[in-house]
Amino acid sequence: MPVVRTLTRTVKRVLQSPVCGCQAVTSVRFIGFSPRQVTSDASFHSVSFSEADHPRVLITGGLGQLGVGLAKLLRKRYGNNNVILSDIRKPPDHVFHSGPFIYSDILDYKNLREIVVNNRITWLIHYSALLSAVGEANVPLARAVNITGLHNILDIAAEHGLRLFVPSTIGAFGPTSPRNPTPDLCIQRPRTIYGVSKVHAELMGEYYHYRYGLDFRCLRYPGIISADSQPGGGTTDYAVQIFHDAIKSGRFVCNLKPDTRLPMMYIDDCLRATVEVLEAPAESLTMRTYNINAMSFNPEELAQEVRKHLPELEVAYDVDAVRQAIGEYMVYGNRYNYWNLL
Ligand SMILES: NC(=O)c1ccc[n+]([C@@H]2O[C@H](COP(=O)([O-])OP(=O)(O)OC[C@H]3O[C@@H](n4cnc5c(N)ncnc54)[C@H](O)[C@@H]3O)[C@@H](O)[C@H]2O)c1
Ligand SMILES: C[C@@H](O)[C@H](N)C(=O)O
Repeated sequence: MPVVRTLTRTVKRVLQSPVCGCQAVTSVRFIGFSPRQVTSDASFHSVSFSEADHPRVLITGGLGQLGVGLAKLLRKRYGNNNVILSDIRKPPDHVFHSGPFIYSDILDYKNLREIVVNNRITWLIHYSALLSAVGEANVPLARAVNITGLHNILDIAAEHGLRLFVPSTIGAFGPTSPRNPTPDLCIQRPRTIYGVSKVHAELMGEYYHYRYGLDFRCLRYPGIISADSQPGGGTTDYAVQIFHDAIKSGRFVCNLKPDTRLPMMYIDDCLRATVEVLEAPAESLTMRTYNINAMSFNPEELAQEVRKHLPELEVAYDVDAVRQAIGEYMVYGNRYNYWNLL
C-alpha cells in the first residue's frame, strides 16, 4: 500500500493546509512527492466507474475526523449525489451544502434499513464509533455503539448484499501481540473496550463473509493526522492538537509522555488506502483485514519537527494516566511494525 512515511513531510503537509495556514513553511513545489504519493484530490489507479455502474455509498458517523474528507474524495469519483454522509449530529453549513446528508443513528435498525432501501445503497462505510479515550470514559455507550451498532450494520449489509468497509485500529493489538514486525494475523488481546470492540468487528466481519458471503473489508488504521478536521477522542489526538495550538498560542500541553512512540498516518494517505481497498477486485483480497502503515514517532520528535517551522513553540507535559496506559498498549503492539516497510 503506497503511503507517505516521513514525519518531516507530514508536518509540512499539515502546516500548509488552508486551516493551519502557517507561512513559515517551504513552498509546496519543493516538497518532492514521489509519483505514488498523491493527494486525496488526485484520481488514482484501479477501477473507474461510469455513470451507470457507480456505487451508491452511505457513510455512517460521517461528521467525525475522517468522514467528510472521505465523502469529498468519493464524490469526486462517483458523483456528488451518490455519496451520502450520515451522523447523529447537526452538520456545519459547509458540509450540509456540499452534498447529501441524512440523520442516521446506527442503534436504530429500522431507520438504517429505510435509508439503505430508499437510497438504493450498495456500499456502506461504517465510521461511527467511540474512540479509545472516550470509550474508556463511557464503557456502556462504547459497547452499545461499537458492538450493538456494528451488529445492526452487519445485518443490514448482509441482508441487502452491500459491500461493507469497517476500519479497525492499532488499538486492536495489545501487550501480547507479536512485534518486529506485527503481522496482519496475530495474537490480539487489547485491554480497552475500543480495542475489544474492534477485534470483535474484525472477527464478525470475517465470519459474515464466510457464513453469508458478505463483502466485508477492513483496514487497521494508525492514528490519523489531519488539519481541517478534529479528532473525536482518541489517544493519538495530541498529534493533531499540537499543530493548532502551535499556530494559535505557541504553547502545547501534551497528555502523553514525551517518549510515547505511536504509529501515525496523514489523512490523505489513509483515505486513499481506504478507497483502494474499497475498489479492489474481490479476487485480489486474500484476507478481510489488513494492517496499513506510514510512520511512527513520539511527542518529543513531533515537537522538534514542528519547531523547524515555528521555532517559538513551547511544549509542556501533563500526562493523562488513562490515555498513557492506552498508548502503551498501542506501542507494545506496533512499535516495530510501522518502520521502513515500503
Ligand atoms: N481517527 C483515527 O485516528 C482513527 C484511527 C483508527 C481507526 N479509526 C476508525 O475510523 C472511524 C472514523 O474515525 P473518526 O476519527 O472519524 O471518529 P470520530 O470519533 O471523529 O467520529 C465518529 C462519529 O461517530 C458518530 N456517532 C457516535 N454515535 C453514533 C450513533 N449512535 N450513530 C451514528 N453515528 C454515531 C459521532 O457523532 C462522530 O461524528 C472509526 O471507526 C474509528 O474507530 C480512526
Ligand atoms: C488509533 C485510533 O484508533 C484512534 N485515533 C485512537 O487513538 O483511539
